Amino acid sequence: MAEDASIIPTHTKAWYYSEHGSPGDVLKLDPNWPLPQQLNDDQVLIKVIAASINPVDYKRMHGEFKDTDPHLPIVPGYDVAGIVVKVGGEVKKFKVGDEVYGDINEQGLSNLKIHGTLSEYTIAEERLLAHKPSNLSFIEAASIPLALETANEGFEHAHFSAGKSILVLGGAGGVGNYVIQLAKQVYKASKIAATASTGKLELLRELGVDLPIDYTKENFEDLPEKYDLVYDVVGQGDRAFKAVKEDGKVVTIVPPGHPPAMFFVLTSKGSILENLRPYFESGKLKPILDAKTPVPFSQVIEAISYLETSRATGKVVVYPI
Ligand SMILES: NC(=O)C1=CN([C@@H]2O[C@H](COP(=O)(O)OP(=O)(O)OC[C@H]3O[C@@H](n4cnc5c(N)ncnc54)[C@H](OP(=O)(O)O)[C@@H]3O)[C@@H](O)[C@H]2O)C=CC1
Ligand SMILES: CC[C@H]1OC(C)=C(O)C1=O
Repeated sequence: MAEDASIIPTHTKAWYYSEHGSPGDVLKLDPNWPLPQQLNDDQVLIKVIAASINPVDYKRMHGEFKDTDPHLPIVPGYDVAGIVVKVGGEVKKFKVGDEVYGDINEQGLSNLKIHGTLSEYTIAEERLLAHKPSNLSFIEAASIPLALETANEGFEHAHFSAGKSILVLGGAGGVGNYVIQLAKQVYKASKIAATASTGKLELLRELGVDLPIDYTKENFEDLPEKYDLVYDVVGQGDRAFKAVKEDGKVVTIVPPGHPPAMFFVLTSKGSILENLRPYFESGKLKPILDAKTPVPFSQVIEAISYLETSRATGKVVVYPI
């Protein structure tokens, strides 16, 4: 049986969509959305304090992954930072009152939860969550999980090692900025190059990029330097092979991927957040938030529509909920 130390509401405020389309057409706010009342033994119920949005939210809303999606209606949202209000009977890591964060969908595109994080409450397995670092706000913490865990997983797939060079295609976004930060602070790359538009080149330098490339003025593949790893987060896996060393690798996170580039969909793990906690606590890794962050709960449609422009710098976070 779950330990229940507080009265849990039967209904909650939540954004949902019951048909596919653009956020402005299909996303609705329900003040009385039914909240699942049963927790599995390994799950916790979280009072959502902040939730960040990701491109997968608008892609699924448009039906891009409808073949693998759960049946509609769906409450969107993967990333959460909040407070534990109920724990399942087998939960060991967390107790009521703990401040936690994580990506609530273990597989990025399969076995997805119907009830996401754009709600006052959400549910996740304890293995997907970590204790929120005390030096990060809930807004900052909510911005981290999916983007950081994706960025990190690409280095694992590439078997990246210290002293190798990397070119990041798309360095200024949610995932790209962490690819740069991880390359610099964790994986100790010998040289980091990254692409962005003119106004974002200084951010790339601040994050640790040695060679910022303005893609509005030059093509990365026309430059002489080649790299041990080209990490594509914008969907240029085909062009990437012109910039990789003969024995180098290309990793991409944008479908369909271009073999032999390695395409992957992230697996959410609280252990990644725990392992990287010291980097956040020391300031070596830092959440990059778009200027529009925080966006109030009432403006989720505007927030997702903005993210859909693919111009966000860092992460867009919804707060307060
Ligand atoms: N496979 C997986 O597991 C995952 C896949 N993804 C996918 O990865 C992609 C990136 O996700 P995310 O980082 O959250 O997206 P964002 O919306 O945060 O990316 C926005 C950024 O992309 C940059 N950008 C857009 N076009 C280009 C370009 N041609 N060259 C360089 N930079 C560009 C923009 O910079 P500027 O304004 O300078 O162009 C902007 O700062 C999405 O398609 C997403 O669906 C994300 C997470 C997991
Ligand atoms: C988290 C889902 C991720 O997987 C694919 C293929 C994307 O485009 C995503 O955003």
